Amino acid sequence: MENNETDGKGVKYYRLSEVEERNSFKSTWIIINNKVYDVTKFLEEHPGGEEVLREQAGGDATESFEDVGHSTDAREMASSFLIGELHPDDRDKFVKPPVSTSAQESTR
Ligand code: HEM
Repeated sequence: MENNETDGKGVKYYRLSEVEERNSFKSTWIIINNKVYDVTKFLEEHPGGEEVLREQAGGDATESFEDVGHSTDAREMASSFLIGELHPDDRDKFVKPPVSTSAQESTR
């Protein structure tokens, strides 16, 4: 809101390696849709529990985040923990190309 997160300016980019280091309770960062969130202070308040966040710490939590079907409220809440974005060069590492080939694992 007062933070211009997608303006193209004022966006801080983090390398994947930097994010990966923030995987402790001292500092917990997660990636959702190529955005980097510092949820350190949120751990205890997360309605879904701190453990699930810890499990994703330092890595990409997009899938788990979406799987839960977080509310609009939750998404707005997330934006208050936004600290930057994943460096464009590191995004490919997460983008899973839509290979809808043979029967992959069925959704369960
Ligand atoms: C910044 C990131 C996140 C925020 C702000 C957030 C916020 C919330 C909020 C507000 C709820 C309550 C239900 C709702 O409003 O949808 C919730 C529930 C939940 N969250 Fe998150 N969440 C985040 C990330 C995650 C991640 C990465 C996971 C999984 C690894 C996760 C797992 C869950 C689960 C399992 C629940 C359901 C708890 C229940 O219904 O008992 N959340 N979250």
